[in-house]
Amino acid sequence: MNSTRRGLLIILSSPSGAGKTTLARKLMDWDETLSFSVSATTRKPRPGEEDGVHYHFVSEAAFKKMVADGAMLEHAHVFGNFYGSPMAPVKEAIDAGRDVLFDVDWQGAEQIKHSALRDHVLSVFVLPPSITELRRRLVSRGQDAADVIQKRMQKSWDEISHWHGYDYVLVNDDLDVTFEKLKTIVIAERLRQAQQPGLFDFIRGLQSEFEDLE
Ligand SMILES: Nc1nc2c(ncn2[C@@H]2O[C@H](COP(=O)(O)OP(=O)(O)O)[C@@H](O)[C@H]2O)c(=O)[nH]1
Ligand SMILES: Nc1ncnc2c1ncn2[C@@H]1O[C@H](COP(=O)(O)OP(=O)(O)O)[C@@H](O)[C@H]1O
Repeated sequence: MNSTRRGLLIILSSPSGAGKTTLARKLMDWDETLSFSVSATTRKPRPGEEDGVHYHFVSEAAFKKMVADGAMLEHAHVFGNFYGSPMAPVKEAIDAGRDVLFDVDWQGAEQIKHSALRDHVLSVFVLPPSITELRRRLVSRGQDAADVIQKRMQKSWDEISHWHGYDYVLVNDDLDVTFEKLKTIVIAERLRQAQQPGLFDFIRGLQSEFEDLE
């Protein structure tokens, strides 16, 4: 068993508006050791979104170059824009034992689950309590024009139809309740045998203590 812990790749996916960004931000506030995978995107920034913090806002040419250079762990075309997760910061974080949080669509989740890092993936799908509420949240977020909201609503079933490929599924009705469940999932995953460095050494210590008793 390896004595240093390799970080988890924690994936959150959902149809647009179900609440994954909100949950991701709460998770980052809860655990400052978590590292957020800042995606590159060709989408325009929304008010309040900072380059390098929420996304790396890049041109299509720059995005395609990153893909051609093999610098992306995964990438996809979503709602008419390109999105991708740069590999280098992810590798750096997990090699240092830090868990990395991803906000990616189902295509990104699939690619990560089939990558060389697949043994370290924890995937969580977030559902809205209803499609009516999904629309209400997209409208009340107040970030997208009516035609963009329409496009996202139309694509929501595509995203939802991939729910079964995830380790966990959460219905995000009450935000606080959902967040508690998400924290519970992360805490439990970190307690898996494979996530506990030094467990073998600890048990060997118990064994020699036990043998000394005889
Ligand atoms: N595959 C992939 N999807 C991403 C990435 N970053 C964001 N997305 C997904 O792209 C979709 C649109 O994201 P965004 O424009 O921020 O809208 P929002 O989900 O409505 O807040 C969502 O499903 C995100 O999870 C990425 O790096 N890779
Ligand atoms: N459980 C919830 N109950 C009510 N509103 C929510 C809940 N979760 C998120 N929201 C709100 O819904 C909107 C969409 O959430 P957001 O996190 O941006 O979704 P996503 O990242 O999945 O597109 C935001 O205005 C957010 O504050």
